[in-house]
Formats: sequence, C-alpha cells, structure tokens
Amino acid sequence: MSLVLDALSVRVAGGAALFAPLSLTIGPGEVSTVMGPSGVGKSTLLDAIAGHLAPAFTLSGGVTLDGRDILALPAEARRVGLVFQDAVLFPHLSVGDNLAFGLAARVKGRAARRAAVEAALARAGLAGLHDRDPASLSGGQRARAALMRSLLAEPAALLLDEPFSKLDASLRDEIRAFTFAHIRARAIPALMVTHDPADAEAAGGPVIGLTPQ
Ligand SMILES: Nc1ncnc2c1ncn2[C@@H]1O[C@H](COP(=O)(O)OP(=O)(O)OP(=O)(O)O)[C@@H](O)[C@H]1O
Repeated sequence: MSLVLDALSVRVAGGAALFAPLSLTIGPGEVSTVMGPSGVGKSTLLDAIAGHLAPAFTLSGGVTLDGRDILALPAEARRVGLVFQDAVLFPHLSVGDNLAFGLAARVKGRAARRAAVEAALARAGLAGLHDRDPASLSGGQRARAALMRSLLAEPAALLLDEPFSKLDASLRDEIRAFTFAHIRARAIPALMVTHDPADAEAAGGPVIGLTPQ
C-alpha cells in the first residue's frame, strides 16, 4: 500500500498557490513528515488528501492510494484516516462505544463488534475501560483511545496533524511510539504534519519542507 502525491498543490480560489507543488511517494508502514512555516498550508494539504478541503480552496495535481486515484472520490470512500491534536472522544458515549463508532463496517454482529473493540482496548493498554466515561480517562488514555478509534476504521492511509502536540512530555514519547508501531504493524503509509523535530526523528521517514509558493 502506497500513497503517492503527484505535483499536489492548493490555491485559494482565484488566488495564488499556497505552497510549491509537492510530489511524494510514501510506502507501506512509512511515516513521512511535513514541516514548514505557520500558514504555509500544512493542514490544508492533509485536508485535501482526506477530502475535507474547504470550498475556499482549489486543488491541482494527483493523489493515488494503492494505485487508485482518490481525488474524485468523496471523503468517506477514500479510506484515509485523519488524526489531529484536538481529536476528542464523543462525551456522550462510553469509551468502548467511541471505539465502536470507528469500527469498519465489515465487522458485523453485536458480539463480533464488542470483541473487536475489547481487543483494540487491550492493544492500547486500556483493557477494562470499555464502559468508562471519556471524561474519567487521563489525557494519555484519551489520546490512545482516539487513535484506536481511527485505526479501527481500517484506513488504507493515515494522516496525522500535530498528533502529539497537546500531550505533556511524559506522555508524548509513549504515544508516539505506540502510534508509529501501529502504522508499521498495519503497513499503511502515513503523512504527519508537525512543528516538533523530535516527532520527525521518531517517525524515521523522510522530512519534507513545505515552502511558500
Ligand atoms: N477558508 C479559508 N479561506 C481563505 N484562506 C484560508 C481559509 N482557511 C485557511 N486559509 C489560509 O490558508 C493558509 C493555510 O492554512 P493552514 O492551516 O493549512 O496552514 P498551516 O501550515 O497548517 O499552519 P499552522 O502551522 O499555523 O497550523 C493560511 O494562510 C490560512 O490563513
């Protein structure tokens, strides 16, 4: 599974491109990092790939995932997961129901869905917390649950927008290692936006500097 960007560029409708066209191939289990000045369009780049581009922008270039052109597809058909720093759990659902919300549609039947959620909770070190209220979890537990919810949807690629920046230092290393281990285990390509050079180093993949056009 590879994610390929071909001269991808975004412009404000009727205006100039935000950044120089970007071409990039991200292989299975690889995490490429995008860095660049504030406002250059890093979050907008991820939105464009995920299919959530605001109407104010227009897109040029191509994006393929596993050889399939995804730009013509609606967001929900792209199989691209997006994890961001403010990823929150739905407060009115239990922790387990939050994860079940992300569960791929192919998992049918109540018992099978419950088993898949329990297994994911255990993998995230959250065993026994199925029925808990999200507000009763620690910040690190919430971050792991939100990440698991994204992974349970079985995305074919994962986009990470400053995923660790709200975590305190003691948690950051743990969640970072957890996230990258899961990306490798699932052999999906990932693209991460960050301002933190330590994130890029831990990701281990290429670092791309996004430059204003
Ligand atoms: N709806 C909009 N209409 C016009 N311009 C917008 C709109 N939304 C965002 N922008 C502009 O698009 C540019 C890209 O924003 P974006 O959030 O992608 O930057 P970023 O590189 O992720 O920044 P940061 O590092 O600060 O998060 C910014 O200059 C922003 O002001």
